[in-house]
Amino acid sequence: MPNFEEDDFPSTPGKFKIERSHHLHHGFGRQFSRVFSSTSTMLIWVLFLIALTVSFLSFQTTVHTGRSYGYLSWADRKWEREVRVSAQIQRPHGMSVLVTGAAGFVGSHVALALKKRGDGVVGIDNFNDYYDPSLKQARKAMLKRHGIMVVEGDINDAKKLNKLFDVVVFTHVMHLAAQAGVRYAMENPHSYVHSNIAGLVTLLEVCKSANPQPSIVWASSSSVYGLNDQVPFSESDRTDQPASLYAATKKAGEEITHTYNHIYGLSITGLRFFTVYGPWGRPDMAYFSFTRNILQGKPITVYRGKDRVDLARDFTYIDDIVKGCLGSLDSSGKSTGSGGRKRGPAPYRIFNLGNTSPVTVPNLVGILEKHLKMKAKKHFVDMPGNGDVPFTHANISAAQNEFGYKPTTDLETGLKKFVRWYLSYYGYHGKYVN
Ligand SMILES: O=C(O)[C@H]1O[C@H](OP(=O)(O)OP(=O)(O)OC[C@H]2O[C@@H](n3ccc(=O)[nH]c3=O)[C@H](O)[C@@H]2O)[C@H](O)[C@@H](O)[C@@H]1O
Repeated sequence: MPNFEEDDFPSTPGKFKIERSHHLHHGFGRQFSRVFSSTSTMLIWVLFLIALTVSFLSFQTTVHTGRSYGYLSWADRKWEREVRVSAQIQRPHGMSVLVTGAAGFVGSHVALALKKRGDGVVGIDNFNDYYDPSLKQARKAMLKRHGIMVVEGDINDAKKLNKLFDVVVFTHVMHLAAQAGVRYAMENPHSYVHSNIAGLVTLLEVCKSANPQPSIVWASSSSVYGLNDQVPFSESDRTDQPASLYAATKKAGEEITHTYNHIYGLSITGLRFFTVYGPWGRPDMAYFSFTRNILQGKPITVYRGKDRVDLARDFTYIDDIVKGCLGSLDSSGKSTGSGGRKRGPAPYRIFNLGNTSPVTVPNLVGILEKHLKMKAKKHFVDMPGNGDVPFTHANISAAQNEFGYKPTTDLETGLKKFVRWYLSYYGYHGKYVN
C-alpha cells in the first residue's frame, strides 16, 4: 500500500499549512533573536528562514501530489498502474468513470454494470462504520474480482482526489458517496454535513478544476420532497420543506451543484432515488433489518402514521436504479468549462428514479414473511417525529422521456432476489444470522 493511502488529511487543508509555517517561524525566530543583536543581521536571517520554509513546503507538496520531479516510489507507481488498468476503457466510445461510494450499495452495483459493458471504472470509498464495514469490504472484493479498483479515501480529501485526476482522465463522475439514512441524522448530524455538504463541495472543486472537466451524475434523494403532498411527486413540486437534516443536506446538494453548473459549466445530473433495495443492500434499511430480525425470531418495529394510517414507500429495485444511473451518464452531455472557467452553458438536470407503485410497510413485511416462510413479531408504534415522511410516490415521466427509464421489478420479485442473496451471503441454514 502506498503512503498516501494511509495519510491523515486535513479537512480544511489551508489551516494545516498555516499552522505549520506559523510554528516554524516562531520557534526559530525566538532562538535567533537571542543570538543576533543587530537588526539587519536579524532581518537577513528571517528572510533566509522564510525562503527555506517556503521551499521546504513546496518540495513537500510536490512529493505528495506527485505532479512532477519523478519522486514517485515504486509503491506509488504500482498503485498508479492499478488505477490506470482499472480505468481502461474496453469498448468504442466508452467512458472512464470515477465512482464515489463504490463500496456502498448503489455504488458497487453501478460500478460493476459499467465495467461489464466495457467502461473504465475507478472507485473511491472511505469504508466508514455507519454500518458493518465487512459488508463494504466484501463488495470491494467482489469488484476486485471484476477488475475494479476501489481506493480507500474520503471525498473531503482533495489531495487524493486530485491525485486520481492526475492519473486518469475521467470523462464522468458518478457521485454516490454520502451519509445516508433519514433517522440517524438526529444522532449524528455532523456526519451529514461532513459528507453531503463539505465532501460534495470538495469533489466539485476538484471536478471544476480538472481539464477536461468530467460530467457529474450524483445521488439526491426522494426525501427532498419532505412534507410535499402532491401525488405523485414531480421534479417541479416544492422541495423547500425538508423533514430531516438528511433531506436538507440533499436539497442543499441540489443547490450547490446548481451553482457549480452556473459558474463553472459543469454538467450536472441529480437523481432522486426512492427507497432503493436489493441484494448487497444497506443493513440500516427497514427491509434488511426486518429480514435479519425475522430470521432471528426477534421483534420488528413497524411505524404507523397519523390516525394509524400505514406508511408507504415507492420501493425501487436496485437493477432498475442501475439502469437509471447508466441512462443518466449516457445522456449527461459535456461540461463546458476548462481551467476552472466556464466556456458556455452546460446541462443541469434533476430526475426522479422511483418505481411508481408505493407499497405499505405492513405489506412489505407480509412479502418478507412469505419469502422467509416465517412469521414476524410485529410491534406497531406511532411514527416518532424523527424525520420520517408518511409516503413517497414518484412520477418518473421526465427520466422516461429523457433516457427511456422504465422500472420493471415489483416489490414481490425484488424481495425474493434479496432474500435469496441474504440467505446465501450470511450462510443461513437455520443457525445464527449476523
Ligand atoms: O428514498 C429515499 O430518499 C431514502 O430512502 C431510504 O429511506 P426510507 O424510505 O426512510 O427507508 P427505510 O429506512 O428502509 O424505511 C422504510 C419505511 O419503513 C419504516 N420503518 C423503518 C424502520 C423501522 O424499524 N420500522 C419502520 O416501520 C419507515 O418509517 C419507512 O416508512 C434510505 O434509507 C435513504 O437513504 C434514502 O435517501
